[in-house]
Amino acid sequence: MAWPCWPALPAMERTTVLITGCSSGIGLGLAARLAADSARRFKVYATMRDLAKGERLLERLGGRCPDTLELLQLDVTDPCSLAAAAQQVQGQRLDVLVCNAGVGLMGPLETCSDQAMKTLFDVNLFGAVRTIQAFLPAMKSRRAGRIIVSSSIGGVQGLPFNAVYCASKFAVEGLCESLAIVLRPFNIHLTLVQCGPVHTSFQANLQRPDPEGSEMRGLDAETQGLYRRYLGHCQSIFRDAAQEVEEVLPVFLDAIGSPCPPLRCASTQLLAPLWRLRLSSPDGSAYVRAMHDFVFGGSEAGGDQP
Ligand SMILES: NC(=O)C1=CN([C@@H]2O[C@H](COP(=O)(O)OP(=O)(O)OC[C@H]3O[C@@H](n4cnc5c(N)ncnc54)[C@H](OP(=O)(O)O)[C@@H]3O)[C@@H](O)[C@H]2O)C=CC1
Ligand SMILES: CC1=C(/C=C/C(C)=C/C=C/C(C)=C/C=O)C(C)(C)CCC1
Repeated sequence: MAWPCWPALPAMERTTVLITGCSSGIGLGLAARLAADSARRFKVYATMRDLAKGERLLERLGGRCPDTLELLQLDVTDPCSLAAAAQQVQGQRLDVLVCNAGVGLMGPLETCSDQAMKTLFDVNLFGAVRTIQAFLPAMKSRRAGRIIVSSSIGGVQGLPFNAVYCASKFAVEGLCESLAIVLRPFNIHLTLVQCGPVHTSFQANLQRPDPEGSEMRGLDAETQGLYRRYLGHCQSIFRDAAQEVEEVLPVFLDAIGSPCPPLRCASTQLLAPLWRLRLSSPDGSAYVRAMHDFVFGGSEAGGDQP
C-alpha cells in the first residue's frame, strides 16, 4: 500500500508507535509488520505484560530489526508498570499509541462471576483509560499524536452470550467518542478499529463455561439450549468466516498512515446487514428480533428446538 507521509514529522524521523498486548494475535502481527517495514519508517515499542512471551515476536522477525523494535513490559491493569513504560518512552516522543490489549468473556449472564467481570473491565475499559492517561499529556503538549483502540463489532452491536464483553467494548466506544471531541484542537486523532472474528489466541484465552459443565448447574434448560446453539454458530463462523490477522492489519495501518483517519473503521462486513438494520431502526427492537431469529431460528420459546 502507498503510505502518505506523517505531516507533522520531519521527513527523516521515524514514527514511534507503542502497542499494548503484543504477545500474540493482532498486537504481535502489527508490531511485526511495522518493525519489519522495508523503509524503516517506524520505531515500535511492542509491549506485553509478560516479557517471556516476547520470543514469538522476535522469532517472527528473525532477529532482523533490533533498531526498529523495542520490547517493553506493560500490564494495563498495573499503574506502576504503565508509569515505568511511559517514562522509558517519553524521552523519545510518541507519535502513535495503539491500545490493543483485551480479553474476552462469554456465556449466559448468570454464569459470569464477579471476579471475571471485574477483570474484563479492568483490562478492556480501565486498561485503555489508564494507557491513554499515561501518554496523553505528552501528546497534548506536542499538539500531535494518534491513538488507535482495538474495539470490536461487539462494541457497536450486542451479541448473544457476550453481554459483559460487549458492555466493555461499548464503554470503550463511548470513552473514545467523547475523548475525540476534546482532542480535536490538540491535533490528536483517535480511531476505533472494529474487528469481527479473527484467528488469534482470543478464543482460546476467552473465559467461557463448558455447556456441559458445573457452571451450568441451576441455569434454566432453555438458556442452556440457546447457549449450545450459539456455540455451534460460533464454531462454524470461526471455521468459515473468521479473518486472519494479516487481513485486519491494513485497517490499523490506514489509521496510522492516513492524514485524517476516521473515528471508526471496521475490518469486516460480516455483520453489516444487521448493523444497518440497527442504525435504521433506532428503537432497537428490529435489531433484537432479527439477531434472535438469525441465531436461534425465530423460536420465541423452547430455545433448543430446531
Ligand atoms: N480475535 C478476535 O476475534 C477479536 C479481537 N478483538 C480485540 O482485539 C484485541 C486483540 O485481541 P487478539 O489479538 O484477538 O487476542 P489475543 O488473545 O491474541 O491478544 C490479546 C493480547 O492482550 C494481552 N493482554 C491481556 N491482558 C493484558 C493486560 N492486563 N495487560 C497487557 N496486555 C494484556 C494478551 O497478553 P497475554 O498473552 O499476557 O495474555 C495478548 O497479548 C483485543 O482488544 C480484542 O478484544 C476484537 C474483535 C475480534
Ligand atoms: C457473524 C454472525 C454471528 C457471529 C458472530 C461472532 C462469532 C462474532 C465474534 C466476535 C468476536 C470474537 C469479537 C471480539 O471482539 C452470529 C451472532 C452467530 C449470528 C449473526 C452473524
